[in-house]
Amino acid sequence: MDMLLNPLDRRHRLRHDIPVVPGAYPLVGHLPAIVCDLPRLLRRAERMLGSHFWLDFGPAGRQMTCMDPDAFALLRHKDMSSALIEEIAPELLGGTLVAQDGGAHRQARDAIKAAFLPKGLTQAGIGDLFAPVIRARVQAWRDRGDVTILRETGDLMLKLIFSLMGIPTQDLPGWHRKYRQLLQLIVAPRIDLPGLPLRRGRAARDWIDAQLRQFVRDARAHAARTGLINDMVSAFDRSDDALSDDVLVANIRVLLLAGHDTTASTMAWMVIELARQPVLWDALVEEAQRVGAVPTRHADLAQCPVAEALFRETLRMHPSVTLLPRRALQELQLGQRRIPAGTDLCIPLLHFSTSALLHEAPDQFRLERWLQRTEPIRPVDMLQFGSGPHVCIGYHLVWLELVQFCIALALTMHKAGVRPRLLSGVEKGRRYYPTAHPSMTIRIGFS
Ligand code: HEM
Repeated sequence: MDMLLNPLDRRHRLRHDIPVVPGAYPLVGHLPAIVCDLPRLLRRAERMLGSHFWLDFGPAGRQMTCMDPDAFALLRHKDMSSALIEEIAPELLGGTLVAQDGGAHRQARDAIKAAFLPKGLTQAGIGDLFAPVIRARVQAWRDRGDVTILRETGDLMLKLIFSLMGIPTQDLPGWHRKYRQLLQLIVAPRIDLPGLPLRRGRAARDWIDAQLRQFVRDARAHAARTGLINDMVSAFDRSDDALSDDVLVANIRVLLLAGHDTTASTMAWMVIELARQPVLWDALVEEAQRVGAVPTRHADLAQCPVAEALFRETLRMHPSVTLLPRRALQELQLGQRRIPAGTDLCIPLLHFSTSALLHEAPDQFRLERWLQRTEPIRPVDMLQFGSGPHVCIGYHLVWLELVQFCIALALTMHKAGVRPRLLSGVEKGRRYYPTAHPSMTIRIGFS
């Protein structure tokens, strides 16, 4: 076997009549292959075993994975629960809206969702807040001549989400490092020893939470300040069954994570695609020169169709959330199979995002599929953001910040007579789980 699978586990086994993918390791199951080689693992499992199979997520147990596009509709199904998410990473996601269902979920979501809709973003002047920060960052890249792209986009996105929340931005590389360690809690074997990912992840969580508690105290002390953190604190303090500060802090922690990690990855992929496909860069520069300035309101985004197509196509080819876990509360039919109540499921967004059943020439990066479309965007066209009650809150924000970024990058670099160039290989070092991102070491030059 050439993939990161256990060569000693060759048995063909069934669970509830559905095949288990061979090659699991003790303790970590298929995680090494899921993290480093997910597209190939999914393709091989489908070829060998058909559309339904069990993947072993190590400490998170086995999840029945279904490659049939019907599985995407499960995200809207009333008998699907997100409680499994809390079991997968209790220290990271316990008590947060991501892992809740029904009324509790609605209450937590209602406290923040309006701020992320186009109206809320415009009223809070988020586009005006972001534009100078983005411009300054790409100007620094131009001056330096080359950058390690994922580190840079990670810092930039953290800075943007902090400013949206109304939190002071200090030591961004430190926050970035802590969040990376925190994410490891999703895949860490449950062995609590010094130096191992579980211990490091918990320490990172404690560090982050201590800072967030201080921000919450500051928000209470200065209730008149603006910023989402103040709105969240007031909404939580006003709620009937006053939620504890632990829940408030956990939700802020998850919002900061959701608000930077996925977008930083998408932004890095955008720059990589622009660097390796000169025609994309030329089309973007032409658009940027036509609009002449970084857009700041949602209403202005319609003037930047190339930048929007870049955002959608980059995310389609490189979705940053690849798999979503759910639990079936009732028995249900999925494709040709009956799934018993209580089954843990994995919805492979990565597979649907690049599936020939949903997209023509799915392996080709084509802006035209967005530029030439005449119908409105459907849920399946933005499946990278999930669907149903937990659909991503940040969709409009991501759209705004990525279009702003594209235009700022093109204007700045074109004015200096330079363009992005790839200085390292792209395939090695890619990761697909817990979130997907290009290699940490990819360098981009501007010359
Ligand atoms: C490219 C960027 C992004 C991608 C691909 C993405 C993807 C997703 C996906 C797939 C989900 C669904 C999770 C589930 O159903 O279990 C989700 C949920 C969520 N996202 Fe995003 N996201 C992005 C950016 C953002 C940003 C910028 C924010 C906010 C600042 C954000 C906030 C959230 C929140 C709070 C949830 C949980 C919603 C809930 O459980 O009700 N995301 N995101």
